[in-house]
Amino acid sequence: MPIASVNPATGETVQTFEPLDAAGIERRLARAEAAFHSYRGTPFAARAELMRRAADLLDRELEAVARTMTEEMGKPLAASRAEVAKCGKAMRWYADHAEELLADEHPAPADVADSGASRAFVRYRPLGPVLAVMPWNFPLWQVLRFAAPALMAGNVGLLKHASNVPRTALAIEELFQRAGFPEGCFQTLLIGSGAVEGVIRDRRVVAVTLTGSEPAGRAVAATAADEVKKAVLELGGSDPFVVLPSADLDAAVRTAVRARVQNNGQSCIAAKRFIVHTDVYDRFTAAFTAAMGALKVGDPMDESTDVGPLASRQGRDDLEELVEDARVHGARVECGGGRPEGWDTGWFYEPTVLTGITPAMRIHLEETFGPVATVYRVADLDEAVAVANDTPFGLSANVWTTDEAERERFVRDIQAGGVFFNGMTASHPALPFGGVKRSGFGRELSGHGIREFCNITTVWIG
Ligand SMILES: O=CCCC(=O)O
Repeated sequence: MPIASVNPATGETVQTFEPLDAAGIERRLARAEAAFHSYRGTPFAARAELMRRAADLLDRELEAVARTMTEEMGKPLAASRAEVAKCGKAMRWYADHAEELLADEHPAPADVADSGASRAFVRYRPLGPVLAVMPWNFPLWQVLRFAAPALMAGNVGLLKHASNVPRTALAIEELFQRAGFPEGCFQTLLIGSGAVEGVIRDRRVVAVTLTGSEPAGRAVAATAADEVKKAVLELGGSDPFVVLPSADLDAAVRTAVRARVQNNGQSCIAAKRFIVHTDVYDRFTAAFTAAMGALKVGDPMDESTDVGPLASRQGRDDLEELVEDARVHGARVECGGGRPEGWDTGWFYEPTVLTGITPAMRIHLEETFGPVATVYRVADLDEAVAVANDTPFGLSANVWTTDEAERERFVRDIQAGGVFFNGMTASHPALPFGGVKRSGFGRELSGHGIREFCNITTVWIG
């Protein structure tokens, strides 16, 4: 795919970029290595000051950055603004907490003595230049939630962003430069995916983190494994949204709609499979279908738009195929199910609700990356848990119930990296984020995220 900023609402190419040649990549890798040698020794307070300055700049330029994102990948402008604000918050959170999260750890005195030491402790030291391979769906947030902890830990970052968000990628590099981070601390590599393997194999790159598709994750992790380098993967998700009889049904319906269509339906943690107890199935499905069908699809720059275009023609075509396959195999289309009238220029798709899903349909196991919901009827709690877990993915889950025993059942048995009760899954700087099964491994955010790219060093003194 060429590196190009194409407006998904119009199909118009806004700007194209020449990928870096071998010499350009080499210059940036050399700069990253040199930067790490000095930056790793900077005190936390100095890093925090730079990070806060970058967050202040971002706050001041929120509107411009938000408009660039909407123009590059089509999310409604209000969602872009919220994303920029969330990044500033996470940057400040790590500026405030990194030192305490990475403080030396002291084992119990009896254990120290038992190891034969007079003193022993654990120190979290930075690793070096880390490559981040990032997706277009949250073009700022996905990068900043890597960059803020990585830079606060004393690492330096190299970004290979998705090829359709180059303007956002360059804006992030400039942001850190203008905040005063030393040259080479954070660099964008405008490269195609074919050049990623060489960068991972370069001796100066010590680790890689990827958020994106399963095939991309598999390729990146395989190269990293071959080089014996650390990898963190945050891949797809097909999160269940379980509604049990004790749920506040109005609130569940309102949240279900937001959880499905956030980011035009293109979020790994969007709720995708709605699993509803038979006692409330009819009421939930009717209200959910009505609310999905009433959403306004249109220009993402228009403040009244609920759902903008999908980010690419390929994404829209893939979604269309999944729905078609379900329809052919007997699914009922409760609302939507096609391209909206009057929006022929961009890559729009109607908010869609499908029922009557069976395992014969591709959509039963594949991720729907767009505003398409599947609804399942279940007879009891056991079946709800079984259907929720009947997916190759394991990112997060949403469960609506006020019954403590039902909650405990999900905490015990759900195969996912998170479970959110009576609400929708959302990332937060203080809470770990990541999955199990084909959703990947490792964690981002919180103390777990910042420690992923540290050399956990044992210090033993005899
Ligand atoms: O696409 C997944 C990330 C979404 C988020 O962190 O809010």
